[in-house]
Amino acid sequence: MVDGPVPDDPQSDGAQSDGAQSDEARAGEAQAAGPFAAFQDSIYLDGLLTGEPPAYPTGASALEEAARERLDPGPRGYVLGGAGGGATMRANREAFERRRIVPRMLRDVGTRDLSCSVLGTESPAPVLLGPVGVQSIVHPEGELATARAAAGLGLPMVLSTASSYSLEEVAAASGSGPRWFQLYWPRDDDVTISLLARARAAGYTVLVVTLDTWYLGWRPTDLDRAYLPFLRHIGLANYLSDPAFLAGLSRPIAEDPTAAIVHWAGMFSDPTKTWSDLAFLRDNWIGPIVLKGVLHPDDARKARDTGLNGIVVGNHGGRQLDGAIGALDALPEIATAVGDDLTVLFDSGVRTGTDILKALALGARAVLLGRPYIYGLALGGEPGITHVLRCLLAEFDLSMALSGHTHLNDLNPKILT
Ligand SMILES: Cc1cc2nc3c(=O)[nH]c(=O)nc-3n(C[C@H](O)[C@H](O)[C@H](O)COP(=O)(O)O)c2cc1C
Ligand SMILES: O=C(O)C(=O)c1ccccc1
Repeated sequence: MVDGPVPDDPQSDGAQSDGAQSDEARAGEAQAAGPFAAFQDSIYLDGLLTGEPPAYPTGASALEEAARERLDPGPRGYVLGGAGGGATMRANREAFERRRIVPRMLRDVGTRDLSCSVLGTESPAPVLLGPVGVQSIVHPEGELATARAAAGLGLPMVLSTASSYSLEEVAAASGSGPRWFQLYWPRDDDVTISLLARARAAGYTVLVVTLDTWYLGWRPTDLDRAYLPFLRHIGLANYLSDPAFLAGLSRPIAEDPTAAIVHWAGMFSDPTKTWSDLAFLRDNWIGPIVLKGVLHPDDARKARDTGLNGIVVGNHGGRQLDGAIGALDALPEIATAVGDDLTVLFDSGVRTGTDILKALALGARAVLLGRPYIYGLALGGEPGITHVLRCLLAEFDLSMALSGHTHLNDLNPKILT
């Protein structure tokens, strides 16, 4: 599975131990309706045949609760927590819940096509696994499990610079799966150039540059525990395997591990960067560049005018600036401003299939998932992630049908109240 080809039919591969195996007839029948809805049937049928419920929860709240119970206090606070008092994290959910879908009837929704192409990357659905660093704090296989689960379903994954495994190790686990690289843009140009060259050589096709995390946000849960994975050498794999980074150390890591962390902390980020610096990335990356963490229409226009290819509208899941607006509330105006010229992606608060539908209706070309797939990773490694992804895709597919839509380009703001 690791190095195998990406299946055309997402039902033909994926979860092994989550009780979700469907026989060929069932998969074939469901394929006629849409490739993902079959997961719902397989859960019911497996329940009938084995008397067993699914191995992991199927709903967003139950999933989060199960992960909350499973994780140790440090990782639990780090993954589930937000910045400040959590106002922006709540605003992200509230912005989804405030919007409602107005379904249409009798429109032949028997066959749906959710496939799309995003910045040259083909995907069976408008869903990517967003960049989440330090994944080994929730499961020892971390980003390797994520890469396998994403590739098994043919969904693109975005690897964080702060991953627990090196970008080459994750590329090997992803095999022929589509992959993008997220950059925490270092202060040191040599390290930046080296990371970009390595990412390109390892088959990452799109660069995602995160703009909202030059400093870590004020995170009381982590501060009260003095919990920061990097201080334990977690999330440094790409740096500790980088010749340009290692060249900056005065002594070998084995002799002075603390000095390596201090060196990392000093070059991890550069808050003095401005729009004009983006030319440097353009010069050193062949391929599309996406700016992540845009909330103002003027910044979206600047991204367009600076020659970037896409943006992620989002607020880092409410982990950075507490009090920032709910991400979905920023989307409509930005999509109207630049949607024809830039690929507008969305993240922050996506928890259900209907959330995906709402974000697409308001102008996103695709969404990035964050915490939900990390909950799957925490609960069951690769099969846990596959389960979460299948649930989201099945619910999205069913929501398309039940609201009267068969193609992504049917979705527009008018289908919502
Ligand atoms: C534990 C954790 C680590 C994250 N690490 C990164 C990262 O390394 N790079 C990045 O751009 N975003 C990172 N993010 C932000 C996500 O990419 C995404 O913007 C956010 O999770 C979306 O919010 P949601 O999870 O509430 O949907 C991280 C998020 C979490 C929860
Ligand atoms: O914790 C985060 O939200 C995050 O983006 C991050 C920042 C630095 C390293 C790893 C993750």
